[in-house]
Amino acid sequence: MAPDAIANPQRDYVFVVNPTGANGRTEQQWKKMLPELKLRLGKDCNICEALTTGPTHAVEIAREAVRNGAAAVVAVGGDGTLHEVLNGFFEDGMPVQSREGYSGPRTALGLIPMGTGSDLARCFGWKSNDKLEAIHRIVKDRRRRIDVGRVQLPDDKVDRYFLNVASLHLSAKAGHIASMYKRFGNLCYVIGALKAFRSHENRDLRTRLFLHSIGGASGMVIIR
Ligand SMILES: Nc1ncnc2c1ncn2[C@@H]1O[C@H](COP(=O)(O)OP(=O)(O)OP(=O)(O)O)[C@@H](O)[C@H]1O
Repeated sequence: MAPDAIANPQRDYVFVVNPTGANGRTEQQWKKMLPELKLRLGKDCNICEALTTGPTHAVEIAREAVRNGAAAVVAVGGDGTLHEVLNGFFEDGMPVQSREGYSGPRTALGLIPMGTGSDLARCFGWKSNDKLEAIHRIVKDRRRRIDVGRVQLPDDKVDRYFLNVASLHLSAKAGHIASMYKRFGNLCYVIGALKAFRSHENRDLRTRLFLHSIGGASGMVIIR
């Protein structure tokens, strides 16, 4: 995508596609659904397709699209891609603003779940990988407000934003290990959990939740 070439930002729908998601199935599925999407949405909107080239690229694409006043930035992939797109909506602890001269509605964050786990889609009760259902949702343009969590880590200068879940220690380790076994599909989460358990020791964790502090010897902390 060439963000500067965006001519009519109010109607730009930017689809951020992770071609490597779900072991490469995301790219295949995206290609299959694109003609139908163009047919249903293309009359009224500009469909801008942006394929990611590696980790964190989705953050940059989403940030530029929000600055350009896109109507929506839609993550096409799994929870990792969604996470990066969400983080593109923020910079230096603040929501990214669209460039001067555009006063239309704020950019919406959308999702076409095509990942291995797709946890947020499950939270909403959406069927993962149902192309027609996903197109229907996007075309209807049904928007809703949703809470966004912010994580500040002492050693990390950049805040991290999350939607469905943030977890510390055991579950985070299990997720990290699972990411190395995505080639096994959903089995990667079983492998991640078993390997994480094997090397697990409680740690003294201190988590500040809003204005409250929780702490002590912990196996894991999950905020949902
Ligand atoms: N072109 C790319 N090459 C390699 N890695 C990429 C590329 N684009 C994005 N990524 C990374 O791939 C990670 C995982 O992608 P994604 O979440 O879409 O799929 P998944 O892991 O199969 O699904 P889930 O997260 O729902 O289990 C992202 O966090 C992102 O950093």
